[in-house]
Amino acid sequence: MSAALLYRLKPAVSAATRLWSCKPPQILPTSAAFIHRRPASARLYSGLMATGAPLFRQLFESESSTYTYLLADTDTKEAVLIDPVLETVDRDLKLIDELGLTLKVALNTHCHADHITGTGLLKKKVFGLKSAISKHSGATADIQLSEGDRITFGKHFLTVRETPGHTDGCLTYVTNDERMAFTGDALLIRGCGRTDFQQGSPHKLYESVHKKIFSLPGHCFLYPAHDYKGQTVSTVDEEKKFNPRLTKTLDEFVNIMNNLNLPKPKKIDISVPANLLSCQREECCPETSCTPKTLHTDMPRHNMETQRSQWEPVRSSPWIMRVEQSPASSGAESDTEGSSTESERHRVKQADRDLLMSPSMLQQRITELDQQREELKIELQLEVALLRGELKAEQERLRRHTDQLQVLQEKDRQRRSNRLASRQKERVQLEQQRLKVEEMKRRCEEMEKQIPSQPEDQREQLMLRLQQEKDVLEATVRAFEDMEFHILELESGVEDEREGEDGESQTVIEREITRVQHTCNASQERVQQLENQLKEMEKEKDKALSSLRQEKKELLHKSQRILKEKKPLSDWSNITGSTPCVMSHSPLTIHKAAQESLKDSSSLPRRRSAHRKITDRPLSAQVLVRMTPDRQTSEALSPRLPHPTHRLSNGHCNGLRSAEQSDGNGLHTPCNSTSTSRAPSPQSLLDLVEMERKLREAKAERERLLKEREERQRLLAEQRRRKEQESVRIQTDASKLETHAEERLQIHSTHKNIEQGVPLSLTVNFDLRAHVESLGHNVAGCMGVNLSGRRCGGFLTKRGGRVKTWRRRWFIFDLDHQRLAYYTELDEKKLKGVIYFQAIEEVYYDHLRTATTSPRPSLTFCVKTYERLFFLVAHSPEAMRIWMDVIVTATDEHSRY
Ligand SMILES: N[C@@H](CCC(=O)N[C@@H](CSS)C(=O)NCC(=O)O)C(=O)O
Repeated sequence: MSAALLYRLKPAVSAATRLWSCKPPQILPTSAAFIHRRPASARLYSGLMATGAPLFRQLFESESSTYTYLLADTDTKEAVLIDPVLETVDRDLKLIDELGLTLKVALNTHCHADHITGTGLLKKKVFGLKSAISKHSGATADIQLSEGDRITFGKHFLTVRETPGHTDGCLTYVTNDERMAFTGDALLIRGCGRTDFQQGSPHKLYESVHKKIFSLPGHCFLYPAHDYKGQTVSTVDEEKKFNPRLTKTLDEFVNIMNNLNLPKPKKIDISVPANLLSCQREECCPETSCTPKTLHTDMPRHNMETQRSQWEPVRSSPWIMRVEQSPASSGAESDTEGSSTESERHRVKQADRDLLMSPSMLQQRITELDQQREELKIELQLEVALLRGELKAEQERLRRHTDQLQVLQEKDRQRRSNRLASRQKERVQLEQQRLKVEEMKRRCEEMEKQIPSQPEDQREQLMLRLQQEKDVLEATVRAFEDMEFHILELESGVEDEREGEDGESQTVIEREITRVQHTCNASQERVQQLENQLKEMEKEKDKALSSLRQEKKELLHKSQRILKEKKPLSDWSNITGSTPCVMSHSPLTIHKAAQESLKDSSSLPRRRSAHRKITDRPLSAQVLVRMTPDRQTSEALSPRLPHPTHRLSNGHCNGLRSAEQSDGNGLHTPCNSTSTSRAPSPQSLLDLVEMERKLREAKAERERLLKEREERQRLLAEQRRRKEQESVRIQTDASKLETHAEERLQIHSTHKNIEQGVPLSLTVNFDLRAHVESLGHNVAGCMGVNLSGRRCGGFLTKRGGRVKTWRRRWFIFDLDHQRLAYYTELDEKKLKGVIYFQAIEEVYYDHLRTATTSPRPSLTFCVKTYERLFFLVAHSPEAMRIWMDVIVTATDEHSRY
């Protein structure tokens, strides 16, 4: 099985397969796993490969009327997303997560003019995701596509057909069975993309559609990038018959297209620049493979592997990574994540080393700086565009919440004023009732007064009437009292809990208002935060760019100085016929032989004879050697330069040995004191000492970690031994025989797996909590870390990949899904990123590298994946130790110790 295939299958592989492919990234260039070119003859095979249709979803973004398409292999779960939109990235990711898919590639049919693509944001959120777009689009992306390329997901693939016309970089993606084609804006349902901007050409479009789309089988379903009328799908046959533009002759078509008179897309001015960057490449990561990645995308694909392998040693040794890079490399210097103080310090040291470089190295470094600046600019611009997108989405959310709040408040106001009106009406009625009662009382009193003065025969009748009046009065008084009590009740608020006319209680509305108000406040805060971040980002962008500009300026200056300084040297050597031995103070630097520098520096004055003379001489004379206390270190520091002793043969300088003898402190002394051209500056010597001290510290730290690991290993072995003893004891108990046989099997399989080098996390019966407890952690006593047999959850503060802000995230280490995922909140609704176990290489304490930026330097640790470094901060020392021991179970390395 080829390495490429293995890597592609990784997410679904069994433990055994994983054994074969435990270091896939070292084998494969990033894009090669998903795309390969094929000869035209290979077409014959398409259609035969697929068994069963891929999973397919059509998703819609209503603001720009854009369709996003999700395709996946139902077996391997590998997925691709076509034309994602910035605003709907979270929706798409939620669906992908719900369907248990692994998003591999985000494709664009072209550089859109009406909306910002979601590719950039997706790449930030989905670890390892690759972006792809046409190589003719002018946009940056991990994969630059052209005619005939294939994007593979599981057993399916999409074939690329170039369909220019709407833009130069328009692509149509066709499924391997030619049952579906994703036409982008080349062909819309009963229409087509406009041709009046972005290199649009009606002639090209007409040809593209007729040759590349109408040549597909008639039943082939066509899925466009937009529809403005609610249509979702068409077929080749339908469009051939009914497309009002493309059924016409070429001339008629051109005429139609040139007279569409459509208004410009509203967002064209921000979308196009953002999209030219948004499919951008991998995140830069200084400690891993920033430079190779950058090279990958810029170089022909067949070169990728060679370039990467050149960098492998650098990646495998985190302790010496920063000093190990040769001055000419751009790894550490391109650190967009490192703290500014750190990079500043580094820059100064770098500048010192630059002083000792040859002009050609300086030139190379300057070119690299230019490249870095360009890349950084693109990255930062993208970051700004993404932040703007996020800000806009948040502002939109805030607007919606504010509207909702206003509606609720209006409703509340209405309800209150209705209530007030009805209270007043009731009060008036009560007053009327009161007057009525008083009037009735008065009447009764008058009657009572009249009765004694009435004749005997009428008195009886009057008394009867009086009694009747009194009865009515009594009833009226009762009604009045009831009414009065009811009003008092209403006024004291007892009624509030009762249902209102529209079925909603006042308290419910008030609660709702409070809730929405709360959401509004949170949204407002977030908007404020984003605005600040945006400002900071802009500042950071200017700072980073100006720092690179400054570095370049300094280098240019130094390069001129060096050229000037080298001139007298070469002149001198021409006169004496020998080159002087010059003292160097850098452990990293071995000066190039004189003829090399002459060759490199075209500006140096040279005489024909002088040049010949120098090349006749042995190479050793100008070699500068500075012995470090540890020779191995010295070698490690300058791995790509030839060893100095190879050059030491000239009589002027008696080689390494004599140099060592001549200077007890390890510095080479000049062979001829009069020929010393440059003495080490005290600052550089201090830097050197500092560098050596750091190396020693790093070594000691490594020793300590190894010991710690051994100790852990010992505890683990002890635990295992105890388990075995226990299982033997239990064996004797016949009633529990079955259970324990199973347990033994489990222990056995764990041992077997460990022996075979399978990461612990892959063993089926692995109990994460038991394992962590066996390492001596008090899991129950560690607040904020929720550890079970298969999962570990808790808040960690994570440093952003490009924007170096530290954010609290909810992390889930999940054995069943074989991934470390992080979310905005513990409700696990908003997935922010995923690190698959197979990508994790190492977990280690940060050793205060982020001391100046981390919110808690002493609680900061690193998770190193093959592509980048994640800096994480725990809330307590115990939590940090637990998290490190949890995550390390996902590494291959863990199984070996
Ligand atoms: N009103 C929309 C833009 C509408 C538009 O121009 N659509 C483009 C595709 S997106 S660049 C198009 O080609 N339309 C062809 C047609 O016939 O409608 C906005 O403001 O975003």
